[in-house]
Amino acid sequence: MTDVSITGLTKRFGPVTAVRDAGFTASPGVTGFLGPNGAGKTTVLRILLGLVRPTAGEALIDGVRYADLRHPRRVVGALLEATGFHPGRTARDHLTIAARLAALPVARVGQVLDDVGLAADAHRRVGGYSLGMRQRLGLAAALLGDPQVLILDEPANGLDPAGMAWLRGLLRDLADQGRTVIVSSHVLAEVAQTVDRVVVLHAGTVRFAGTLDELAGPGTGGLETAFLRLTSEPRLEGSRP
Ligand SMILES: Nc1ncnc2c1ncn2[C@@H]1O[C@H](COP(=O)(O)OP(=O)(O)OP(=O)(O)O)[C@@H](O)[C@H]1O
Repeated sequence: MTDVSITGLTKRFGPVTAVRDAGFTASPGVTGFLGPNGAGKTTVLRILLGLVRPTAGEALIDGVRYADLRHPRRVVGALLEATGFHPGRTARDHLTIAARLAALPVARVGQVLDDVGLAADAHRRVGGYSLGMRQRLGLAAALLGDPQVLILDEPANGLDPAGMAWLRGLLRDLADQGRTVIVSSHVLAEVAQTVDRVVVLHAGTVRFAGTLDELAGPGTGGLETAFLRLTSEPRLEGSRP
């Protein structure tokens, strides 16, 4: 069982405080990571992945920082932005190179292409892929190391309705396998159908962390109402210059 724990996390970019004393824990299951544009979600996820250094606080995976994991790609898979694929390379080549670079078995490539429904298009150049297909390729790359933890920043971006339904099933399967999945999204109706737990960030501060039922279960106004209530307050003083 692999937990993600964020404690006292603060990140300042010059005069902008992107994340302010944020804390939450994500355990096996799907945790929806919600917040308005600019709330600080991507910054938290990038800190978790060792891509951004926090000003204060910690982001730990299984008790250690990403940088201190012995085999990070076997523990954590990430989808941040589905860009950066070489347009002239096929999906299979892209994943094969990624596997080699991360010292992962190349035999995983066929498996993850199947998992994300790209097997039939694996020989095509990524430059000709639609946005949804690039998202699937990004997910395939995240799954390469068969990781216990998945960090997915807006994976539903660009997916059509069938793709959204497929993603929902994939996230459920990953959770049922005991993995810890953190997924950011702005599509609340989708989130309401997919996640077990919710973290709501606003102006860099955690406004709610708990189960979906606690926030938006029967007898409440639903997820959108709760989200708007939690994120309607003005930014805290000092979060901007
Ligand atoms: N490298 C950076 N330099 C300066 N400011 C940054 C940097 N990265 C993020 N920020 C600022 O930090 C704040 C939080 O941004 P972040 O991208 O984490 O939000 P987000 O919740 O992911 O937003 P969105 O939903 O729009 O993707 C914003 O004010 C943003 O402009």
